Amino acid sequence: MKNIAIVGASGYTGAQLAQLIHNHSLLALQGLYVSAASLDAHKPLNQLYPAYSDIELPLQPLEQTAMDAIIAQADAVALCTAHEVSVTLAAQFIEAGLSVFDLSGAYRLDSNEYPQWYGFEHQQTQLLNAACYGLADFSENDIVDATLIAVPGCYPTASLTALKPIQHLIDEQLPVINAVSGVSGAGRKASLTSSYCEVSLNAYGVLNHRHQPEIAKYLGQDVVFTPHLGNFKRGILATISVKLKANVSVYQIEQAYQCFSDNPLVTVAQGVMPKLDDVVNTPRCHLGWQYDQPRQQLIVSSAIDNLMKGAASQALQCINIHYQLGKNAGLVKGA
Ligand SMILES: NC(=O)C1=CN([C@@H]2O[C@H](COP(=O)(O)OP(=O)(O)OC[C@H]3O[C@@H](n4cnc5c(N)ncnc54)[C@H](OP(=O)(O)O)[C@@H]3O)[C@@H](O)[C@H]2O)C=CC1
Ligand SMILES: CC(=O)N[C@@H](CCC(=O)OP(=O)(O)O)C(=O)O
Repeated sequence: MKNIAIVGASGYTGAQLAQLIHNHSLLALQGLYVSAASLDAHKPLNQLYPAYSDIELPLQPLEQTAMDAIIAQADAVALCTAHEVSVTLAAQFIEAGLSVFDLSGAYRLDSNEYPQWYGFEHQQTQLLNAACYGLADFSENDIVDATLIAVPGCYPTASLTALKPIQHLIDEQLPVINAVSGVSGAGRKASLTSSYCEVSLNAYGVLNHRHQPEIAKYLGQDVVFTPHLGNFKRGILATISVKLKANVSVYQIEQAYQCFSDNPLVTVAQGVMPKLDDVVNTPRCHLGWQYDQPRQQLIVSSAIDNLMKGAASQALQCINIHYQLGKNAGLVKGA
């Protein structure tokens, strides 16, 4: 049994991960934590989220005594916190000998990219260089060996799952990714842009969203990425237009996506575009593609739940892989 502490457990990704770990037969929750000054300190998680009615653990303020308890009792920490909070906490827990699964963007890019894309200088360059990008369906060996796993962002997960298998078939033109996210992607804290009357389908972060360099880094080529905010709670649909090299056949695309043939949580369909409702509240990714061979034009659409495959269930896959529990333990019956 591995004991996992969750920091940021009152937030959307943290609470979702708490539920997944609570239901896992080989993992236990060491504790649930919020900031030292949190308004939710000491409340049981099921008071905030009645749907998780059987999780009565309290949200503990992350004071020094809580840090000491985590270090003494936990095998690993999941950081479901803002980027700058994660930079510091990850370093402290790694220094104390724990494994860290960070759901923020704090350890995904190169250090020189942080001022431009995140607005701060990264203070943990050595740790950043040692971190592993936890794209669970593509980097299992690295996740086993690393002690700091950077769980990918939600849009990059949807985009990279669609694009990485066909990477070798892509022409020089940049893939164009248009993606729509539900409002839970912005987190639980109140803000005007995510308030009920303000949300109306619109593009944002145009030509300057931090997930563009993340996708480019882990795809190995630049992309055009435009996120949109939709007036629904959960899910991401990324529809990607890709020019393929001359003479690429339908068969080659089918062969490339065969990499998912044994993957119970990723389905690929030719000519059937995925729907959000089929993946929301699940750890699944559904891909659908269609190819116009004379124009070398591929359209691939990728649907995930941003809080599951885009955050918590992928974090759980990383934990499972790291501790060799079976990648889909707690996510797929009998896995
Ligand atoms: N939402 C999504 O779809 C996705 C989010 N992510 C990333 O995951 C991280 C968490 O996101 P999300 O769950 O949406 O965020 P939320 O805003 O919903 O939750 C943030 C959590 O962090 C806690 N917190 C804030 N400051 C501190 C601190 N100093 N120490 C300890 N805990 C703190 C908050 O509680 P309190 O303020 O009460 O202390 C809360 O529990 C972010 O980095 C986000 O970018 C990644 C993929 C998808
Ligand atoms: C709708 C919405 O606001 N989505 C978030 C993406 C959340 C995410 O994936 O988080 P990371 O910051 O950890 O990469 C955004 O665009 O910032």
